[in-house]
Amino acid sequence: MHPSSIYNSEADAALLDMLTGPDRPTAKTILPRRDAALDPLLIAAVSASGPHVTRNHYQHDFFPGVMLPQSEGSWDWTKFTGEDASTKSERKRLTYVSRQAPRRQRLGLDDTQGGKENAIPLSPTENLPTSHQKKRRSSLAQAIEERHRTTQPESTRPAHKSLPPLEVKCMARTRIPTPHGPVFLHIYHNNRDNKEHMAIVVDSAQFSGLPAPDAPPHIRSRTLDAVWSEHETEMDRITRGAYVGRLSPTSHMTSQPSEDLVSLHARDHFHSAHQVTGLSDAIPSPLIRIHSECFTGETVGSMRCDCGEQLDEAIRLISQPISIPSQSSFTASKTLPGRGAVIYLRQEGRGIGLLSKIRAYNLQDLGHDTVTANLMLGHQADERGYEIACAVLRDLGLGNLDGTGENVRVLTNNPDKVDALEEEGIRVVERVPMIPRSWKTRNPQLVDHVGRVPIDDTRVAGATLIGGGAVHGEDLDKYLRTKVLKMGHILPLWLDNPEQ
Ligand SMILES: Nc1nc2c(ncn2[C@@H]2O[C@H](COP(=O)(O)OP(=O)(O)OP(=O)(O)O)[C@@H](O)[C@H]2O)c(=O)[nH]1
Repeated sequence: MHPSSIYNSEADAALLDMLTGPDRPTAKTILPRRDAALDPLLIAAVSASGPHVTRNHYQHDFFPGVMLPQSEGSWDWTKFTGEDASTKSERKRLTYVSRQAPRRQRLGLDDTQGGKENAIPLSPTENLPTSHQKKRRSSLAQAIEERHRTTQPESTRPAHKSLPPLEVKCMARTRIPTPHGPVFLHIYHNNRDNKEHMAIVVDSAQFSGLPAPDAPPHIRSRTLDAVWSEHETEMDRITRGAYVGRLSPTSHMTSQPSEDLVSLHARDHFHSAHQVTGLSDAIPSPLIRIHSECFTGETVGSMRCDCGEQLDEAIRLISQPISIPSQSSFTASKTLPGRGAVIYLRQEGRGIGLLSKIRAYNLQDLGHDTVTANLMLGHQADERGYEIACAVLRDLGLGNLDGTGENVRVLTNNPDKVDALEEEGIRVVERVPMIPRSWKTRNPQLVDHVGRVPIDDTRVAGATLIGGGAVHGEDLDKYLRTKVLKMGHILPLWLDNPEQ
C-alpha cells in the first residue's frame, strides 16, 4: 500500500472517530473544521436586511439616540438627566441615506418650480421658511398687498405641468355621535399630499335607509361606494363604511356601487316630484364649511383663536332641523333633519404648520398680530389652498359641476374661501356668516369669574371645544379684530374698546 494512502486512511479514521466516537476529541486532537465558518444563507439574510429595509431600524437617530451609552441594552430611563452638551457636539450622528433617487426625479417632476404649489408630500422641514420666503418685506402694507397677490386659490395658480389630475378617494367612513347629533366622519386620501383630510357629513336622514321619495338625496361619497376590486367582500364594504342605514349587530346592508346613479336618480325624482308644489325650491341647499385644522384651538381649548368654537358652531348650525313652511293650502309644513358637511383640511396654522404657528404665537406675545407674526417668520399671512376641499365636495355630490351635485351654502366670513370654491366650479348660492359667540352673547352682567359667558347652563364644560359654550378673552378679541381689520373677514366689528 502506498504511504500516502495510509496517511489518508488515518485521517479518515480520525474524522470518523470524531463524528461517531464516544469521547469528544480534545482541542489538541481535533481536526480543523471543514464546514464554512458562517452559513452563506445567514450572510445573505443579514445583508438583505440593512438599514434601508425599515424606517424603524436602530440606525435611525431616533430616541434613544444611537451611540449614547444609555441606548446600549436595557437602561433605566428614569435616571436620564439630559445629554451632556460637550459629548453631544463631538458625537457624530449617523444619518439615514436613502438608496432611492429623489422623489422629484422618480415622479419625473420639473425642479424649476419650488414652493408649496407643487404639492409634493411634505418633508419634516416643510415648516421651516424656504430661502425665497426668508426675504424680508420692506413694509407691512407691501406684504399684505403681496399676500393678496400670492395667496390665490390653488386652482388659479399656474398648474404644474407634470402633476397628474387631482384625485381624492374616501377610504372609510363611520358614525360619530356628537353633542349636536350623529355625523358621518369620512377619511380621504389624495394624490397631492400625504395628509388625511376629512369630511364630517351631517345627514341623519341616512339612518332610516334609502332616501324617501319626498326627501332630498343622501350625502354620500362616490369613491367609498364604488367597487374597489372584484375580490372585495360584503364584510370589506361594511368595514370601510359602504353601507346604508345604521349598522348594528343584527343589521347591515351594503351600499350599492351605483349609489351615484341612485342618488342622481333620487335627486331628479325629488326635484320633478316637487316642482309642482315648489317644495324642492323651498328646501335650502346643504350648508357646508371648509375648516382648517387648529390643534391648539380644537384639542387644547386655546383661547387665542376661535377655531374650536367655529368647528363646534359649524356642526351645530348644520345639524339644525330645517323647517319648510306650507307651500299651498293642500300641503302641510314640514321639518327635515339638518344636512351638510364640514370639510376638515389638515392645513394647520393657515397652512404654515403647527411648529411655525407656535413660533408665531411667541411673536404675538411680543405685541405683533397674527398677520405680522406670520410675515416676520417669512411666511405669507395665509398659505392655504382649497382644491382638495372642492374635490371632496364633488365626491360627496356637493358642487353642482356639469349639472351633477347640489348647490351649497357656505359658512364663512372669509371671502377667499368663497372665491376659491367658485373658481373650482362649486356653485355657492349663499354665504352664511359665522358671528363669534362671544360677540353674540357678551353681556358684562353674565360674565363669571373665569370669563365665560354662561349662555347655556347645560353646556358649561370645554368652552372652546365641541359642545362648549362661549368664551372671550384679551387674546381672542385681538385675534378676531385682526381677522376683520387686516384679513378682510366680512364681519361687523364688535369691540368693547375700539382703541385697544
Ligand atoms: N399662523 C396662524 N394661524 C392661526 C392663528 N390662529 C389660528 N390659526 C389657524 O387659522 C386657521 C383658521 O383660520 P381662520 O382665519 O380662523 O378662519 P378662516 O377659516 O380663514 O375663516 P372663517 O371661515 O371665517 O372662519 C386654522 O388653521 C388655525 O390653525 C395664528 O395666530 N397664526
